[in-house]
Amino acid sequence: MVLGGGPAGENIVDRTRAAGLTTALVESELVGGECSYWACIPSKALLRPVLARADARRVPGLAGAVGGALDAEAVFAHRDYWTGNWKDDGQIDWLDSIGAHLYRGHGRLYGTRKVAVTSPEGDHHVLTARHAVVIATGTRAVIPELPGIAGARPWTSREATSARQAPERLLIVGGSVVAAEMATAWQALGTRVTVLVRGSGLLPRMEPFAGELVAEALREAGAEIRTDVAVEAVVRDGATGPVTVVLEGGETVEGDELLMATGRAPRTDDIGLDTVGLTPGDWIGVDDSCRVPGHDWLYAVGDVNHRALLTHQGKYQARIAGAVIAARAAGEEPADTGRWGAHTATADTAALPQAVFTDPEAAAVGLSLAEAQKAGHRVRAVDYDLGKVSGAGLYADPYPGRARMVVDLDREVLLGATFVGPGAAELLHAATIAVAGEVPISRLWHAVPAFPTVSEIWLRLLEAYRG
Ligand SMILES: Cc1cc2nc3c(=O)[nH]c(=O)nc-3n(C[C@H](O)[C@H](O)[C@H](O)COP(=O)(O)OP(=O)(O)OC[C@H]3O[C@@H](n4cnc5c(N)ncnc54)[C@H](O)[C@@H]3O)c2cc1C
Ligand SMILES: NC(=O)c1ccc[n+]([C@@H]2O[C@H](COP(=O)([O-])OP(=O)(O)OC[C@H]3O[C@@H](n4cnc5c(N)ncnc54)[C@H](O)[C@@H]3O)[C@@H](O)[C@H]2O)c1
Repeated sequence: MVLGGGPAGENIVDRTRAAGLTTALVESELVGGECSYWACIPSKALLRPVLARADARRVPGLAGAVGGALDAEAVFAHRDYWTGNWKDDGQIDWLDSIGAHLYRGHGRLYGTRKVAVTSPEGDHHVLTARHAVVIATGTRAVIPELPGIAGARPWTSREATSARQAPERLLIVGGSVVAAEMATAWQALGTRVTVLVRGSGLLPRMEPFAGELVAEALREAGAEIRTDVAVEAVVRDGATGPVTVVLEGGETVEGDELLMATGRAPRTDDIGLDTVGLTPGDWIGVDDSCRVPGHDWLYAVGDVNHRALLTHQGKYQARIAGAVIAARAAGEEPADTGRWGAHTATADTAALPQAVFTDPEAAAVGLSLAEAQKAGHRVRAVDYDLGKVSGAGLYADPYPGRARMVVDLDREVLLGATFVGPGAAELLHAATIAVAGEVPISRLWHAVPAFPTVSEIWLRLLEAYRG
């Protein structure tokens, strides 16, 4: 039994069906989850034309042809297409094709191996799993409790990815990934964006140069990025009037819409956690096989376990947990539980990749320099100006970018790598393979990047390391 049909839930269904188990999915909204309708997919559909135009504007001979405004209607139509117009027919066809059962409705645990489903019509079923129940209910946006916030009707990521009109002025509170990506999208779609960051810069979980380069580009595009500011209250003027944010110290900033990009909370407050001795509203702690300690039949995958709030990582966890459930259902104890074993989600902590679709793109895997030092590794960071690589200069002129690799000096393998630059997201997987494969620097030396590609950054980083 799988509770929640986002990317993590869907992949558990897929893996357990492939192993020959009977699988049922309970979904209260749309099969495909937050990612398909209000997160990854619509945001990237909005951003693709933005980034393609920004890249083209950096190509001599082409720049003049793409100087105009984006066709916002066409961009929204492209986004609507990619969300299936917020219908999940395609996903339902897929569930049918693999013989999985779908229960539409709100699911709650109801004691050991039991799930109660309340259908939209109010019918109530209790289903009992033979082998396992997997919770994959994801997260919702957190809106801080500020004076006036409810009356201000702020946008969350849902409105920011599904809006059909560009507001004249958009205030964004937060400085992390949602804030940076949505500032990039809406500023390019014609909105005047102001980002209010309580920290010292954008993208705080990445190497500092990532946020610096993205902030610089956003400012060049006309957005205002204000750092080290604290929001104290919010006021909306009537039903449709402008919204005013009051900052610490009394200064006010006005906009037409307000996006609170202030993080996520687990959707666990009403899923019956109390019936199995867990606390409603908490993230669900799991071991490296994604099983909930103390409950041999209960698993949690995806955002809800708080290991890594990314679609690809939830899907990876589902593949691992699916293999574990299949092994146990076959009467075997999952044996491959060592580091990088088939029953252990090692990459969550050792090789976690993320691509941020800002202009320039920012992509990182593994540990940043600060994280590696904090973890006690003896490391050296090697930096290189990506714009100095021939392939990058040919790709865009100027090419705003920078790369860093973090080398473990004791084992001479990569612990992490970061690339910032146009198209940099596509540089990431080579680094992910190097980090997950623990490929020695001496062997990377023989992985020759083709000339003249942006990937020659690898050669420059290795040459800089070897001196
Ligand atoms: C704006 C934005 C952009 C993002 N972009 C990216 C990106 O580019 N790349 C990336 O890797 N990640 C991205 N993320 C993160 C990504 O969306 C999440 O990591 C991913 O959606 C998590 O998948 P999940 O299956 O765990 O949960 P979700 O996608 O949240 O799905 C959970 C599902 O469970 C259902 N559900 C919840 N409670 C119940 C219940 N009681 N009964 C039945 N069903 C229930 C929900 O309706 C939902 O369908 C983005 C996030 C945001 C907010
Ligand atoms: N391309 C991608 O991979 C992608 C894109 C978007 C989101 N995501 C994922 O989705 C998750 C959610 O992203 P997010 O950016 O919403 O959350 P986040 O948790 O990454 O960041 C929230 C930010 O809001 C700030 N904040 C919190 N309360 C605040 C307040 N009261 N005032 C001012 N600032 C406040 C925090 O300091 C933090 O920097 C993340 O894990 C992210 O990695 C991934």
